[in-house]
Amino acid sequence: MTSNIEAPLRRAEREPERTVVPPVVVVENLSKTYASGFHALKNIDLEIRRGEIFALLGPNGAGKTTLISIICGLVNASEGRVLADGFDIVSDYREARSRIGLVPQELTNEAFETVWATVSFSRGLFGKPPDPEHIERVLKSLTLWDKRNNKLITLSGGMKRRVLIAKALSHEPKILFLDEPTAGVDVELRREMWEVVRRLRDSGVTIILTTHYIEEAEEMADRIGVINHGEIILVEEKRELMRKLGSKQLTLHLRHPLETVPERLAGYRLELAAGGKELIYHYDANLVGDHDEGGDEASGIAALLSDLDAAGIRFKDLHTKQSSLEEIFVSLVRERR
Ligand SMILES: Nc1ncnc2c1ncn2[C@@H]1O[C@H](COP(=O)(O)OP(=O)(O)OP(=O)(O)O)[C@@H](O)[C@H]1O
Repeated sequence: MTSNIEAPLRRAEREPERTVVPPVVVVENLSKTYASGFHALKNIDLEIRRGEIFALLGPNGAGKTTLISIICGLVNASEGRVLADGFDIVSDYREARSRIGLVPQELTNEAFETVWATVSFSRGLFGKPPDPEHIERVLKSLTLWDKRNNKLITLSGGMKRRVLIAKALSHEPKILFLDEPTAGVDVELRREMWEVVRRLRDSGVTIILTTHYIEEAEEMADRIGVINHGEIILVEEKRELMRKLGSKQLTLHLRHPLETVPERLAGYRLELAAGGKELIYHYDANLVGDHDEGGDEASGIAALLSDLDAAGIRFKDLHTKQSSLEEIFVSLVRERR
């Protein structure tokens, strides 16, 4: 016989309690009004999960730098509070700040110092005792070890950027902010930086980056936050965002150009392009899963193709395209203008 007391115990045994990991950064009701009276941030609420790569996207002047600067203790908030790894950035400033590394956008290195001296000095600024082994690990992980005795002035742009990251990691922060990490760098260097950032995330550091390159967020981020006019308008898993807001399009390259879309096809979302040589069909990306065998039925493609055939419209070629994060972002920001 099973007693009433045993039942819940059994359940507890079967389902070990899941440990809820608290967010590594908590931003609550944060606002900033600059002395000029400009309201740069409006009631921001945001939580950053431990170990994620979070990309903060927004047009110029949206408030990205203001938000990061407040979390890093460089600018004072007008209202609200921020916890970094559980420490209030105002009342527990030292503890909070020691958890955070900031890689600024500008290269402000001391040109005639060596890599080793620059990075070691940064650690000292946080009141941490010297730890040559840690500095060695950081330099090796960023492939700067061979350059440790070089003066910064002799390094390439990519190496200088890596020195900035090494400086930000010198005091062993858990949270790393990267402000536009690949602004103005070439494609090869951008890929190299992405690799570096991924390795850092894999080593347990939470990464928050701002970027103007949507491709960068698409490539790197686990979650995306969009900020516009000082307000967070959306926070979402990247995959979910692309699935929810993405649309698909099918382009048919016609054998004979059309002047107008025939009346009998009026029920489809069609448009003509390339002087009538292309017929573009828009459909909902949600209707078609990656491995959805009935996808062309759900999307209406099968019916469209048969109606095109009946209308005597022939095509040479066709291709499909999913809307990019960039298109999603532009339409989101435009909607809120
Ligand atoms: N010290 C300041 N005094 C007054 N206004 C400021 C100050 N700093 C920034 N602002 C204004 O606050 C707004 C947000 O600026 P912020 O630098 O945070 O934007 P951002 O999203 O980082 O832009 P960008 O992508 O161009 O770097 C802008 O309109 C800016 O002009």
